[in-house]
Amino acid sequence: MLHNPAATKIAVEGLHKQFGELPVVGGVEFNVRDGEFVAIVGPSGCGKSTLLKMLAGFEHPDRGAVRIGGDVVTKPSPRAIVISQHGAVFPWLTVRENLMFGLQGKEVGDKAALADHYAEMVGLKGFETSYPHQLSGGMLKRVEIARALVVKPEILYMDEPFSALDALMNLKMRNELLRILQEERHTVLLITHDVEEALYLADRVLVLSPRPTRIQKVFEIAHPHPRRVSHPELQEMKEAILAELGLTV
Ligand SMILES: Nc1ncnc2c1ncn2[C@@H]1O[C@H](COP(=O)(O)OP(=O)(O)OP(=O)(O)O)[C@@H](O)[C@H]1O
Repeated sequence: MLHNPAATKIAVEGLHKQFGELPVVGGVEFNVRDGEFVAIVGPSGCGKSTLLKMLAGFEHPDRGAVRIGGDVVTKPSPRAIVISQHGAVFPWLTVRENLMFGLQGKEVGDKAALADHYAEMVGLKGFETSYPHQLSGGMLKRVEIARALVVKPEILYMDEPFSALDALMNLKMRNELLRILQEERHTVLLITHDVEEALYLADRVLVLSPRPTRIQKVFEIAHPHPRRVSHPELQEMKEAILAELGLTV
């Protein structure tokens, strides 16, 4: 798909959501440009997952709308895939079969070739016929990323995708993600608890307020990749974000 970085890919318009008496999302508005990487951080329990579920069409807003390329989102669609910390790899299928699973209307040989292409892209060449129990946590995460990419979504929604990994693998997967995005640019929206992860990866960081959540502050990050989070400007931004979250260091 051709890229038009000036174009708005996701438009989030006045989203409100309440569960019973509990207002959770209180008027969230923002746009994401085509090919942009936006990270969202917010206090615990502020409504991040609820917001993401509305963006991806799994929850309906009480008010407001989400548009992808101008079309209102009413249900989950293959245009936007969610990668979460829980994972969605089928244990009884091999890596190749897992990747072929979401591909419809193609010859088996074409599906297998496409699956193997994405397995290689995420560094799983040689493991196409392995089963999930034969893989490490990091490798499983790669299968999930490949499973999302193979259907060629316009948007990747990531909800704490690496938080179940150990610290070293978490750092490694950040770099893998950047490498993959260089090969195949997607629009990405990442929800994370980890301010450094947001600073390392994103073009823009949105800080959410406590519940009912709204956008409290926006930080633009113009630094080229690869970034050093220890860079004084990024450290300054980290402190400013933590202060927004009420976590002054
Ligand atoms: N389906 C639901 N029914 C009722 N209440 C819900 C539902 N989903 C979420 N909530 C409530 O909405 C609030 C926000 O939850 P949500 O999971 O969106 O927050 P979060 O910011 O993602 O949390 P965390 O930081 O713990 O990941 C919580 O108080 C939660 O109990």
